[in-house]
Amino acid sequence: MASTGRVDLDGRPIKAMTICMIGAGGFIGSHLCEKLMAETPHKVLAVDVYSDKIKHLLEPQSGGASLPWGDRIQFHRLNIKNDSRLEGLIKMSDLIINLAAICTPADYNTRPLDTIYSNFIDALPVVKYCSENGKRLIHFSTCEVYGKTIGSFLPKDSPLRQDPIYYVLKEDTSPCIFGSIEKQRWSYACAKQLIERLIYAEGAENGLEFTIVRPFNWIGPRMDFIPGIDGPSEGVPRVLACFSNNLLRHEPLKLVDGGQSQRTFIYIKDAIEAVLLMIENPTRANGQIFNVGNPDNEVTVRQLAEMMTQVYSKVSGEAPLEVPTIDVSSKEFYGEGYDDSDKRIPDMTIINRQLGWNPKTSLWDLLESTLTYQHRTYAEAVKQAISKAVAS
Ligand SMILES: NC(=O)c1ccc[n+]([C@@H]2O[C@H](COP(=O)([O-])OP(=O)(O)OC[C@H]3O[C@@H](n4cnc5c(N)ncnc54)[C@H](O)[C@@H]3O)[C@@H](O)[C@H]2O)c1
Ligand SMILES: O=C(O)[C@H]1O[C@H](OP(=O)(O)OP(=O)(O)OC[C@H]2O[C@@H](n3ccc(=O)[nH]c3=O)[C@H](O)[C@@H]2O)[C@H](O)[C@@H](O)[C@@H]1O
Repeated sequence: MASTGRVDLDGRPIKAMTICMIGAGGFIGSHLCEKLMAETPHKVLAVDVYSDKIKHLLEPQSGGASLPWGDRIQFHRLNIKNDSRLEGLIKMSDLIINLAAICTPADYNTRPLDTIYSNFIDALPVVKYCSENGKRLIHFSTCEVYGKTIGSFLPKDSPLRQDPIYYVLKEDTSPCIFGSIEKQRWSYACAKQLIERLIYAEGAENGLEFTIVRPFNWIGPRMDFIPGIDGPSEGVPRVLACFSNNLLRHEPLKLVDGGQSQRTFIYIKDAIEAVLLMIENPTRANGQIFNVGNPDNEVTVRQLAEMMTQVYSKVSGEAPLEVPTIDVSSKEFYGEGYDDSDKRIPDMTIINRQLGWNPKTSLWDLLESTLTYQHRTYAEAVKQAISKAVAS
Protein backbone atom coordinates (compact mmCIF):
# COMPACT_ATOMS: atom_id res chain seq x y z
CA MET A 1 0.00 0.00 0.00
CA ALA A 2 1.50 3.39 -1.02
CA SER A 3 1.38 6.39 1.36
CA THR A 4 -1.29 8.99 0.54
CA GLY A 5 0.08 12.15 2.13
CA ARG A 6 -2.87 11.99 4.52
CA VAL A 7 -2.41 11.33 8.23
CA ASP A 8 -4.68 9.58 10.71
CA LEU A 9 -5.91 10.98 14.03
CA ASP A 10 -2.64 9.90 15.67
CA GLY A 11 -0.46 11.60 13.05
CA ARG A 12 0.53 8.39 11.27
CA PRO A 13 0.61 8.36 7.44
CA ILE A 14 -2.45 6.72 5.85
CA LYS A 15 -1.69 4.17 3.13
CA ALA A 16 -3.83 3.99 0.00
CA MET A 17 -6.13 0.99 0.18
CA THR A 18 -8.47 -1.03 -1.99
CA ILE A 19 -11.98 -1.11 -0.56
CA CYS A 20 -14.57 -3.69 -1.58
CA MET A 21 -17.86 -1.86 -1.00
CA ILE A 22 -20.89 -4.16 -1.15
CA GLY A 23 -24.16 -2.24 -1.67
CA ALA A 24 -22.15 0.66 -3.14
CA GLY A 25 -25.01 1.55 -5.50
CA GLY A 26 -27.43 2.48 -2.72
CA PHE A 27 -28.08 5.71 -0.84
CA ILE A 28 -25.21 5.52 1.68
CA GLY A 29 -22.87 3.77 -0.76
CA SER A 30 -23.27 6.49 -3.37
CA HIS A 31 -22.29 9.21 -0.89
CA LEU A 32 -19.39 7.18 0.47
CA CYS A 33 -18.07 6.51 -3.05
CA GLU A 34 -18.32 10.22 -3.85
CA LYS A 35 -16.36 11.13 -0.72
CA LEU A 36 -13.66 8.52 -1.34
CA MET A 37 -13.22 9.65 -4.94
CA ALA A 38 -13.20 13.38 -4.20
CA GLU A 39 -11.03 13.44 -1.09
CA THR A 40 -8.89 10.32 -0.86
CA PRO A 41 -6.65 8.22 -3.10
CA HIS A 42 -8.30 4.92 -2.10
CA LYS A 43 -9.63 2.52 -4.74
CA VAL A 44 -13.20 1.20 -4.63
CA LEU A 45 -14.47 -2.10 -6.00
CA ALA A 46 -18.15 -1.15 -6.03
CA VAL A 47 -20.44 -4.19 -5.78
CA ASP A 48 -24.21 -3.95 -6.32
CA VAL A 49 -27.03 -5.10 -8.55
CA TYR A 50 -27.78 -1.46 -9.44
CA SER A 51 -25.48 1.39 -10.47
CA ASP A 52 -27.86 4.30 -11.24
CA LYS A 53 -26.93 6.26 -8.11
CA ILE A 54 -23.18 6.09 -8.86
CA LYS A 55 -23.38 6.44 -12.65
CA HIS A 56 -21.89 9.93 -12.40
CA LEU A 57 -18.81 8.45 -10.72
CA LEU A 58 -18.34 5.66 -13.25
CA GLU A 59 -18.59 7.55 -16.55
CA PRO A 60 -18.18 11.20 -17.58
CA GLN A 61 -21.48 13.09 -17.87
CA SER A 62 -22.59 13.85 -21.44
CA GLY A 63 -19.93 15.84 -23.25
CA GLY A 64 -17.73 16.00 -20.13
CA ALA A 65 -14.01 15.31 -19.94
CA SER A 66 -12.63 12.22 -18.25
CA LEU A 67 -13.27 11.72 -14.55
CA PRO A 68 -10.69 13.27 -12.18
CA TRP A 69 -10.39 10.00 -10.21
CA GLY A 70 -9.74 7.95 -13.37
CA ASP A 71 -10.29 4.26 -12.83
CA ARG A 72 -10.05 4.29 -9.01
CA ILE A 73 -13.66 3.10 -8.94
CA GLN A 74 -14.76 -0.10 -10.67
CA PHE A 75 -18.33 -1.36 -10.73
CA HIS A 76 -19.02 -5.10 -10.33
CA ARG A 77 -22.65 -5.95 -11.02
CA LEU A 78 -23.32 -8.97 -8.88
CA ASN A 79 -25.82 -10.36 -6.43
CA ILE A 80 -23.99 -11.51 -3.32
CA LYS A 81 -26.62 -14.20 -2.76
CA ASN A 82 -25.25 -16.38 -5.51
CA ASP A 83 -22.05 -15.18 -7.13
CA SER A 84 -18.72 -16.94 -6.74
CA ARG A 85 -16.83 -13.78 -7.75
CA LEU A 86 -17.47 -12.29 -4.29
CA GLU A 87 -14.65 -14.17 -2.57
CA GLY A 88 -12.13 -13.08 -5.23
CA LEU A 89 -13.09 -9.42 -4.81
CA ILE A 90 -12.73 -9.70 -1.02
CA LYS A 91 -9.30 -11.32 -1.41
CA MET A 92 -8.16 -8.43 -3.65
CA SER A 93 -9.15 -5.82 -1.04
CA ASP A 94 -7.65 -4.39 2.17
CA LEU A 95 -11.03 -3.46 3.63
CA ILE A 96 -14.58 -4.70 3.07
CA ILE A 97 -17.60 -2.47 3.74
CA ASN A 98 -20.96 -4.25 3.70
CA LEU A 99 -23.99 -2.06 3.09
CA ALA A 100 -26.15 -4.56 1.19
CA ALA A 101 -29.55 -5.12 2.77
CA ILE A 102 -33.31 -4.82 2.48
CA CYS A 103 -33.84 -1.84 4.77
CA THR A 104 -37.27 -0.29 4.11
CA PRO A 105 -39.83 -0.87 6.91
CA ALA A 106 -42.64 -1.55 4.40
CA ASP A 107 -40.79 -4.80 3.57
CA TYR A 108 -40.16 -6.06 7.12
CA ASN A 109 -43.69 -7.29 7.81
CA THR A 110 -44.73 -8.00 4.20
CA ARG A 111 -41.53 -9.78 3.03
CA PRO A 112 -40.11 -11.09 6.30
CA LEU A 113 -38.30 -14.03 4.69
CA ASP A 114 -36.50 -11.84 2.15
CA THR A 115 -35.72 -9.39 4.96
CA ILE A 116 -34.18 -12.06 7.20
CA TYR A 117 -32.26 -13.67 4.34
CA SER A 118 -30.94 -10.34 3.13
CA ASN A 119 -29.86 -9.05 6.53
CA PHE A 120 -28.51 -12.29 8.01
CA ILE A 121 -28.03 -15.22 5.61
CA ASP A 122 -26.66 -13.18 2.69
CA ALA A 123 -24.19 -11.40 4.98
CA LEU A 124 -22.75 -14.69 6.29
CA PRO A 125 -20.35 -15.40 3.38
CA VAL A 126 -19.04 -11.84 3.60
CA VAL A 127 -18.16 -12.31 7.26
CA LYS A 128 -16.72 -15.78 6.60
CA TYR A 129 -14.49 -14.65 3.71
CA CYS A 130 -13.23 -11.70 5.76
CA SER A 131 -12.45 -13.92 8.72
CA GLU A 132 -10.77 -16.66 6.66
CA ASN A 133 -8.69 -14.23 4.63
CA GLY A 134 -7.71 -11.91 7.48
CA LYS A 135 -9.56 -8.91 5.98
CA ARG A 136 -10.94 -5.99 7.95
CA LEU A 137 -14.75 -5.57 7.84
CA ILE A 138 -16.94 -2.50 8.41
CA HIS A 139 -20.49 -3.83 8.66
CA PHE A 140 -23.61 -1.67 8.50
CA SER A 141 -26.13 -2.59 11.15
CA THR A 142 -28.90 -0.26 12.40
CA CYS A 143 -30.18 1.72 15.37
CA GLU A 144 -33.24 -0.57 15.09
CA VAL A 145 -31.30 -3.23 17.02
CA TYR A 146 -32.21 -1.24 20.15
CA GLY A 147 -35.91 -1.71 19.34
CA LYS A 148 -38.17 0.07 21.82
CA THR A 149 -36.93 2.18 24.74
CA ILE A 150 -37.23 0.98 28.33
CA GLY A 151 -39.19 4.18 28.99
CA SER A 152 -41.95 3.12 26.60
CA PHE A 153 -42.93 0.37 29.08
CA LEU A 154 -43.29 2.79 32.00
CA PRO A 155 -46.72 4.25 32.84
CA LYS A 156 -47.52 7.25 30.58
CA ASP A 157 -47.40 9.68 33.52
CA SER A 158 -44.26 8.23 35.15
CA PRO A 159 -41.66 10.95 35.91
CA LEU A 160 -38.99 8.31 35.13
CA ARG A 161 -39.85 8.74 31.43
CA GLN A 162 -37.99 12.06 31.62
CA ASP A 163 -34.80 10.37 32.82
CA PRO A 164 -32.35 9.82 29.89
CA ILE A 165 -31.27 6.52 31.40
CA TYR A 166 -34.64 5.14 30.24
CA TYR A 167 -34.42 6.32 26.64
CA VAL A 168 -30.90 7.30 25.47
CA LEU A 169 -29.48 4.38 23.46
CA LYS A 170 -25.92 3.35 24.34
CA GLU A 171 -23.91 0.74 22.46
CA ASP A 172 -22.50 -1.18 25.44
CA THR A 173 -25.32 -0.92 27.98
CA SER A 174 -28.76 -0.57 26.35
CA PRO A 175 -30.79 -3.76 25.91
CA CYS A 176 -32.38 -4.77 22.58
CA ILE A 177 -36.16 -4.79 23.07
CA PHE A 178 -38.33 -6.17 20.26
CA GLY A 179 -42.04 -6.92 19.99
CA SER A 180 -43.61 -10.38 19.76
CA ILE A 181 -42.93 -12.72 16.81
CA GLU A 182 -46.33 -11.84 15.24
CA LYS A 183 -45.02 -8.26 14.99
CA GLN A 184 -42.94 -9.09 11.94
CA ARG A 185 -41.64 -5.53 11.85
CA TRP A 186 -38.82 -6.80 14.06
CA SER A 187 -37.60 -9.39 11.52
CA TYR A 188 -35.09 -6.79 10.26
CA ALA A 189 -33.82 -5.70 13.66
CA CYS A 190 -33.54 -9.28 14.85
CA ALA A 191 -31.57 -10.37 11.75
CA LYS A 192 -29.27 -7.37 12.14
CA GLN A 193 -28.78 -8.17 15.81
CA LEU A 194 -27.80 -11.76 15.05
CA ILE A 195 -25.28 -10.76 12.37
CA GLU A 196 -23.79 -8.25 14.85
CA ARG A 197 -23.44 -11.03 17.41
CA LEU A 198 -21.84 -13.31 14.83
CA ILE A 199 -19.32 -10.65 13.77
CA TYR A 200 -18.54 -9.89 17.40
CA ALA A 201 -17.99 -13.60 18.06
CA GLU A 202 -15.71 -13.90 14.99
CA GLY A 203 -13.70 -11.07 16.52
CA ALA A 204 -13.55 -12.71 19.92
CA GLU A 205 -12.85 -16.28 18.80
CA ASN A 206 -11.03 -15.90 15.48
CA GLY A 207 -9.52 -12.40 15.65
CA LEU A 208 -11.67 -10.81 12.89
CA GLU A 209 -10.96 -7.08 12.71
CA PHE A 210 -14.37 -5.45 12.54
CA THR A 211 -16.30 -2.24 13.07
CA ILE A 212 -20.10 -2.23 13.37
CA VAL A 213 -21.98 0.94 12.39
CA ARG A 214 -25.45 1.68 13.78
CA PRO A 215 -26.89 4.51 11.66
CA PHE A 216 -29.68 6.61 13.21
CA ASN A 217 -31.94 7.83 10.36
CA TRP A 218 -29.36 9.18 7.90
CA ILE A 219 -31.16 11.25 5.28
CA GLY A 220 -30.31 13.32 2.21
CA PRO A 221 -30.34 13.34 -1.59
CA ARG A 222 -30.67 10.00 -3.43
CA MET A 223 -32.44 8.31 -0.53
CA ASP A 224 -34.74 5.56 -1.84
CA PHE A 225 -37.04 6.52 -4.73
CA ILE A 226 -40.07 8.56 -5.70
CA PRO A 227 -42.92 6.11 -6.41
CA GLY A 228 -43.93 6.06 -10.08
CA ILE A 229 -40.90 8.13 -11.12
CA ASP A 230 -37.75 6.14 -10.33
CA GLY A 231 -39.38 3.31 -8.38
CA PRO A 232 -42.58 1.26 -8.39
CA SER A 233 -45.86 3.25 -8.18
CA GLU A 234 -47.10 1.11 -5.30
CA GLY A 235 -43.71 1.04 -3.49
CA VAL A 236 -43.39 2.53 0.01
CA PRO A 237 -39.95 4.04 0.64
CA ARG A 238 -38.66 5.47 3.96
CA VAL A 239 -40.25 8.55 5.44
CA LEU A 240 -38.10 11.20 3.71
CA ALA A 241 -39.06 9.88 0.27
CA CYS A 242 -42.72 9.28 1.26
CA PHE A 243 -43.10 12.88 2.43
CA SER A 244 -41.10 14.23 -0.55
CA ASN A 245 -43.43 12.34 -2.88
CA ASN A 246 -46.50 13.83 -1.15
CA LEU A 247 -45.05 17.35 -1.37
CA LEU A 248 -44.11 16.96 -5.05
CA ARG A 249 -47.65 15.76 -5.82
CA HIS A 250 -49.32 18.44 -3.68
CA GLU A 251 -51.07 15.87 -1.53
CA PRO A 252 -51.24 15.71 2.27
CA LEU A 253 -48.45 13.93 4.11
CA LYS A 254 -49.64 10.70 5.73
CA LEU A 255 -49.03 10.42 9.46
CA VAL A 256 -48.90 6.81 10.60
CA ASP A 257 -50.72 6.29 13.91
CA GLY A 258 -50.78 10.02 14.59
CA GLY A 259 -47.10 10.69 13.84
CA GLN A 260 -46.18 10.49 17.52
CA SER A 261 -43.00 8.39 17.10
CA GLN A 262 -39.78 10.29 17.58
CA ARG A 263 -36.62 10.17 15.49
CA THR A 264 -33.29 11.97 15.35
CA PHE A 265 -32.30 12.72 11.75
CA ILE A 266 -28.73 13.26 10.59
CA TYR A 267 -27.50 14.72 7.32
CA ILE A 268 -25.87 12.05 5.18
CA LYS A 269 -22.79 14.24 4.60
CA ASP A 270 -22.12 14.54 8.36
CA ALA A 271 -22.50 10.79 8.77
CA ILE A 272 -20.14 10.04 5.88
CA GLU A 273 -17.41 12.05 7.69
CA ALA A 274 -17.73 9.57 10.56
CA VAL A 275 -17.42 6.58 8.21
CA LEU A 276 -14.28 8.06 6.59
CA LEU A 277 -12.72 8.41 10.06
CA MET A 278 -13.48 4.72 10.72
CA ILE A 279 -11.95 3.72 7.38
CA GLU A 280 -8.74 5.67 7.98
CA ASN A 281 -8.32 4.98 11.72
CA PRO A 282 -8.46 1.20 12.08
CA THR A 283 -6.65 1.12 15.42
CA ARG A 284 -9.33 3.37 16.91
CA ALA A 285 -12.28 1.77 15.11
CA ASN A 286 -11.53 -1.95 15.25
CA GLY A 287 -13.58 -3.94 17.74
CA GLN A 288 -16.02 -1.05 18.16
CA ILE A 289 -19.75 -0.66 17.66
CA PHE A 290 -20.60 2.96 16.82
CA ASN A 291 -23.87 4.86 17.03
CA VAL A 292 -23.84 7.44 14.24
CA GLY A 293 -26.60 10.00 14.62
CA ASN A 294 -27.44 13.55 15.63
CA PRO A 295 -29.02 13.71 19.11
CA ASP A 296 -29.80 17.43 18.64
CA ASN A 297 -32.15 16.83 15.69
CA GLU A 298 -35.02 15.09 17.49
CA VAL A 299 -38.60 15.54 16.25
CA THR A 300 -41.85 13.64 16.23
CA VAL A 301 -42.86 12.43 12.77
CA ARG A 302 -45.67 15.03 12.90
CA GLN A 303 -43.10 17.80 13.52
CA LEU A 304 -40.99 16.43 10.66
CA ALA A 305 -44.02 16.64 8.36
CA GLU A 306 -44.70 20.23 9.43
CA MET A 307 -41.08 21.28 8.96
CA MET A 308 -40.81 19.57 5.55
CA THR A 309 -43.99 21.34 4.45
CA GLN A 310 -42.54 24.72 5.43
CA VAL A 311 -39.13 24.05 3.89
CA TYR A 312 -40.63 22.72 0.65
CA SER A 313 -42.78 25.81 0.31
CA LYS A 314 -39.66 27.94 0.69
CA VAL A 315 -37.54 26.04 -1.86
CA SER A 316 -40.31 25.50 -4.43
CA GLY A 317 -42.04 28.86 -4.09
CA GLU A 318 -45.38 27.03 -3.83
CA ALA A 319 -47.89 27.77 -1.06
CA PRO A 320 -48.33 24.94 1.46
CA LEU A 321 -51.58 22.93 1.36
CA GLU A 322 -54.37 24.17 3.63
CA VAL A 323 -54.58 20.70 5.17
CA PRO A 324 -50.95 19.57 5.05
CA THR A 325 -51.28 16.19 6.83
CA ILE A 326 -53.76 13.34 7.21
CA ASP A 327 -53.80 10.49 9.72
CA VAL A 328 -53.60 6.88 8.62
CA SER A 329 -53.46 3.72 10.69
CA SER A 330 -50.30 1.60 10.54
CA LYS A 331 -52.41 -1.40 9.50
CA GLU A 332 -53.74 0.51 6.51
CA PHE A 333 -50.33 1.96 5.60
CA TYR A 334 -47.97 -0.96 6.27
CA GLY A 335 -50.32 -3.94 6.76
CA GLU A 336 -50.53 -6.57 9.49
CA GLY A 337 -47.52 -7.05 11.75
CA TYR A 338 -46.20 -3.49 11.75
CA ASP A 339 -44.86 -2.08 14.99
CA ASP A 340 -42.70 0.98 15.69
CA SER A 341 -39.66 2.26 17.56
CA ASP A 342 -40.96 4.94 19.91
CA LYS A 343 -37.86 7.12 20.31
CA ARG A 344 -34.24 7.02 19.13
CA ILE A 345 -31.62 9.20 20.73
CA PRO A 346 -28.03 8.03 20.21
CA ASP A 347 -25.49 8.23 23.00
CA MET A 348 -22.37 9.74 21.43
CA THR A 349 -19.77 8.94 24.10
CA ILE A 350 -18.00 6.12 22.27
CA ILE A 351 -17.70 7.72 18.84
CA ASN A 352 -16.61 10.96 20.46
CA ARG A 353 -13.93 9.25 22.51
CA GLN A 354 -12.60 7.03 19.70
CA LEU A 355 -12.87 9.32 16.67
CA GLY A 356 -13.54 12.83 18.05
CA TRP A 357 -16.49 13.08 15.64
CA ASN A 358 -19.60 15.26 16.02
CA PRO A 359 -22.49 15.99 13.61
CA LYS A 360 -22.86 19.60 12.43
CA THR A 361 -26.01 20.16 10.37
CA SER A 362 -29.34 21.25 11.85
CA LEU A 363 -32.57 19.58 10.76
CA TRP A 364 -33.80 22.72 9.01
CA ASP A 365 -30.55 23.10 7.04
CA LEU A 366 -30.38 19.46 6.01
CA LEU A 367 -34.02 19.52 4.89
CA GLU A 368 -33.41 22.70 2.93
CA SER A 369 -30.56 21.20 0.92
CA THR A 370 -32.29 17.84 0.52
CA LEU A 371 -35.66 19.26 -0.58
CA THR A 372 -33.90 21.64 -2.96
CA TYR A 373 -32.39 18.52 -4.54
CA GLN A 374 -35.75 16.69 -4.57
CA HIS A 375 -37.50 19.66 -6.19
CA ARG A 376 -34.77 20.11 -8.83
CA THR A 377 -34.57 16.40 -9.59
CA TYR A 378 -38.23 15.38 -9.57
CA ALA A 379 -40.70 18.28 -9.81
CA GLU A 380 -40.88 18.32 -13.61
CA ALA A 381 -41.12 14.52 -13.91
CA VAL A 382 -43.92 14.40 -11.33
CA LYS A 383 -45.79 17.19 -13.14
CA GLN A 384 -45.57 15.28 -16.42
CA ALA A 385 -46.64 12.00 -14.79
CA ILE A 386 -49.69 13.72 -13.28
CA SER A 387 -50.76 15.38 -16.54
CA LYS A 388 -50.29 12.08 -18.41
CA ALA A 389 -52.51 10.31 -15.87
CA VAL A 390 -55.19 13.01 -16.15
CA ALA A 391 -55.13 12.85 -19.99
CA SER A 392 -55.52 9.05 -20.15
N1 LIG B 1 -30.07 5.05 5.56
C1 LIG B 1 -30.12 4.89 6.86
O1 LIG B 1 -30.39 5.81 7.62
C2 LIG B 1 -29.80 3.57 7.49
C3 LIG B 1 -30.15 3.42 8.82
C4 LIG B 1 -29.86 2.24 9.49
C5 LIG B 1 -29.19 1.24 8.82
N2 LIG B 1 -28.84 1.40 7.53
C6 LIG B 1 -28.11 0.28 6.90
O2 LIG B 1 -27.12 0.78 6.02
C7 LIG B 1 -27.03 -0.03 4.85
C8 LIG B 1 -27.21 0.81 3.59
O3 LIG B 1 -28.45 1.51 3.67
P1 LIG B 1 -28.96 2.46 2.51
O4 LIG B 1 -29.84 3.46 3.16
O5 LIG B 1 -27.83 2.93 1.66
O6 LIG B 1 -29.89 1.44 1.70
P2 LIG B 1 -30.08 1.23 0.12
O7 LIG B 1 -31.21 0.31 -0.06
O8 LIG B 1 -30.12 2.54 -0.56
O9 LIG B 1 -28.73 0.50 -0.29
C9 LIG B 1 -28.50 -0.88 -0.18
C10 LIG B 1 -27.86 -1.36 -1.48
O10 LIG B 1 -27.54 -2.74 -1.34
C11 LIG B 1 -27.80 -3.37 -2.57
N3 LIG B 1 -28.04 -4.80 -2.35
C12 LIG B 1 -29.01 -5.35 -1.57
N4 LIG B 1 -28.93 -6.69 -1.63
C13 LIG B 1 -27.91 -7.00 -2.48
C14 LIG B 1 -27.36 -8.21 -2.95
N5 LIG B 1 -27.87 -9.39 -2.59
N6 LIG B 1 -26.29 -8.16 -3.78
C15 LIG B 1 -25.79 -6.97 -4.16
N7 LIG B 1 -26.27 -5.77 -3.75
C16 LIG B 1 -27.32 -5.79 -2.92
C17 LIG B 1 -29.07 -2.68 -3.10
O11 LIG B 1 -29.20 -2.85 -4.50
C18 LIG B 1 -28.81 -1.24 -2.69
O12 LIG B 1 -28.20 -0.51 -3.73
C19 LIG B 1 -28.07 -1.14 5.05
O13 LIG B 1 -27.42 -2.27 5.57
C20 LIG B 1 -29.04 -0.58 6.07
O14 LIG B 1 -29.64 -1.60 6.83
C21 LIG B 1 -29.15 2.53 6.85
O1 LIG C 1 -33.07 4.92 9.26
C1 LIG C 1 -32.78 4.23 10.26
O2 LIG C 1 -32.04 4.59 11.15
C2 LIG C 1 -33.41 2.85 10.37
O3 LIG C 1 -34.75 3.08 10.56
C3 LIG C 1 -35.66 2.98 9.53
O4 LIG C 1 -36.88 2.78 10.23
P1 LIG C 1 -37.87 3.98 10.51
O5 LIG C 1 -37.19 5.18 11.07
O6 LIG C 1 -39.00 3.44 11.33
O7 LIG C 1 -38.38 4.19 9.03
P2 LIG C 1 -38.97 5.42 8.23
O8 LIG C 1 -39.60 4.90 7.00
O9 LIG C 1 -37.92 6.42 8.03
O10 LIG C 1 -40.16 5.94 9.18
C4 LIG C 1 -39.99 6.80 10.25
C5 LIG C 1 -41.33 7.04 10.93
O11 LIG C 1 -42.20 7.74 10.05
C6 LIG C 1 -43.46 7.08 9.96
N1 LIG C 1 -43.99 7.33 8.58
C7 LIG C 1 -43.36 6.84 7.48
C8 LIG C 1 -43.82 7.13 6.21
C9 LIG C 1 -44.97 7.94 6.05
O12 LIG C 1 -45.45 8.25 4.92
N2 LIG C 1 -45.59 8.40 7.16
C10 LIG C 1 -45.13 8.12 8.43
O13 LIG C 1 -45.75 8.57 9.42
C11 LIG C 1 -43.17 5.63 10.30
O14 LIG C 1 -44.33 4.97 10.77
C12 LIG C 1 -42.11 5.80 11.37
O15 LIG C 1 -42.72 6.06 12.60
C13 LIG C 1 -35.41 1.78 8.65
O16 LIG C 1 -35.70 0.59 9.33
C14 LIG C 1 -34.02 1.64 8.20
O17 LIG C 1 -33.71 2.35 7.05
C15 LIG C 1 -32.99 1.98 9.21
O18 LIG C 1 -32.41 0.78 9.67
